[in-house]
Amino acid sequence: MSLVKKAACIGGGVIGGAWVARFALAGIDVKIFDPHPESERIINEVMANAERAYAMLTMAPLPPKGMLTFCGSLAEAVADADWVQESVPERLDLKRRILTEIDAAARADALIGSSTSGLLPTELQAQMKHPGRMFVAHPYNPVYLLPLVELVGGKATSAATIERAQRGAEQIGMKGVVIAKEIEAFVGDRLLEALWREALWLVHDNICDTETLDDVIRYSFGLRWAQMGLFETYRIAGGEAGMRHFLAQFGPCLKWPWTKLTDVVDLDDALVEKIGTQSDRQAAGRSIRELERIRDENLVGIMQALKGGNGGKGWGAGKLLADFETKLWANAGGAQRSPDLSAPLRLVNTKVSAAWVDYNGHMTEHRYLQLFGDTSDALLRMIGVDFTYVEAGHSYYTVETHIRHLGEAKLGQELFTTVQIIAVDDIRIRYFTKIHDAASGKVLATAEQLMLHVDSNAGKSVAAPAAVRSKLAGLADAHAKLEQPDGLGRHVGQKR
Ligand SMILES: NC(=O)C1=CN([C@@H]2O[C@H](COP(=O)(O)OP(=O)(O)OC[C@H]3O[C@@H](n4cnc5c(N)ncnc54)[C@H](O)[C@@H]3O)[C@@H](O)[C@H]2O)C=CC1
Ligand SMILES: C[N+](C)(C)CC(=O)CC(=O)[O-]
Repeated sequence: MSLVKKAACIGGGVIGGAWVARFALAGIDVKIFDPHPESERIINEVMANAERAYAMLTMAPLPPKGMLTFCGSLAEAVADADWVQESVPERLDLKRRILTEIDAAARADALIGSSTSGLLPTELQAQMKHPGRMFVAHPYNPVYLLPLVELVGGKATSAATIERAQRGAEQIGMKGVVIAKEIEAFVGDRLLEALWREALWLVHDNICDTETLDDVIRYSFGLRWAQMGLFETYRIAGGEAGMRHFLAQFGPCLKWPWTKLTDVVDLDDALVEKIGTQSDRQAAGRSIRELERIRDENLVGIMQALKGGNGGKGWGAGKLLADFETKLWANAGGAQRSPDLSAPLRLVNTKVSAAWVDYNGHMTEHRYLQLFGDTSDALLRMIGVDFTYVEAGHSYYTVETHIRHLGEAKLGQELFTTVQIIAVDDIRIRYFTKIHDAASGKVLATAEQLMLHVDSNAGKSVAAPAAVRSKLAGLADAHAKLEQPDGLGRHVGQKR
């Protein structure tokens, strides 16, 4: 049973808009209140970017998108919400007033989260009548892709609230990390501010410009941080002796010290202009929305790579994504309960993600195989071979594949797949899959494949159970009436 069915977002700027996308793409209806005259346009643009990113991020069946409602008042927006997320500008007086208004209008059991980057929850909840349900839910930009949310309770926040917030975060694919004690800027922004302050000094002192500084991060430790963070990275840097050796070797420089962390650079007009000019040069005319799309493509690529990490089990944010997808597949049940049998089965809809494109500027070979594999998985789920079935010790393994490439698929192109069953027996399924361009229906690639039913523990093929065979037989009988697909039985080098 889902904890959050309805959400309300108060404030729909950079962060509020992305919270809207995070909730809506997890199937949750969202009501929004933001007095900005262009709030609806801005949020719709963020939604478009988020949907584009999700289409590249996962092939798991997302739930139907939640409905967005733009409300004329805060009270209307929060009235029936299970989770209210406040994302108004970072001012204590404003946030306190808004949270007090939410407190008065929300349901008694609603969770009330604040996106504040650094204000203490105890101070934020000071004027609320029911502060036990209020907490900080500090996300990272873009909220719809970066899965971390720091959960911080104030003095009045109940333990049950934090526990429910963690469950709610999990429902929307996020990792809710509970911060043990409230402290200004929590954990992430403490670290980021330290780095930011030092970076401003380096630019101020003409040690480097903004582009050089960003290069230093993105070509080196930025890559390390995405997958292992700080402590585990430094443990490895200590060599075989690990963390203790690392501390012994690099501990003393902390006292020299190397940094200027205690001084605050004066952000006077000259420095603001200098950084602004260097940053404009770096952006090379790209708009913020363009930069957001590039950022999103890169983040998707990183998360997909991490999903394949740790020997395919997934690592860090990639493991979280894999676990979320497992739930999405499980919730989707046997997709297409009564499929249309008068045509090949339409099984997977997707878009070509940036991570799938090669140096020729089109979808690279192994992604075709991935898409054929995902289609096989969808077919198997349809005949009852789902996660529970596989965990119980049986599955189907692919033993033969013949792929033909007939057209190109470019970045962002929408695709769908269809499957025709060619022949089945107690053990085998021979089937023919096509990848189509979604706009024209044109066939871009085909695969003829053979799968065997196996006892995974014994590592050998065995007859499938009667229930699976009967579902397969129904599909095979219906598909026997269809015309044989063009290219069936072809082999490499065959004359056309
Ligand atoms: N921008 C960032 O990178 C991050 C920001 N945050 C936090 O999120 C919160 C919002 O920041 P941003 O989205 O960046 O700011 P923003 O300026 O982009 O958005 C604030 C929104 O609040 C709206 N607003 C102002 N008064 C309002 C009211 N009375 N009722 C409803 N809406 C109102 C504005 O019209 C605007 O759309 C802040 O607390 C910030 O610290 C958290 C994580 C990252
Ligand atoms: C700059 N910031 C303090 C608003 C940043 C954050 O709060 C988190 C982020 O996304 O970097």
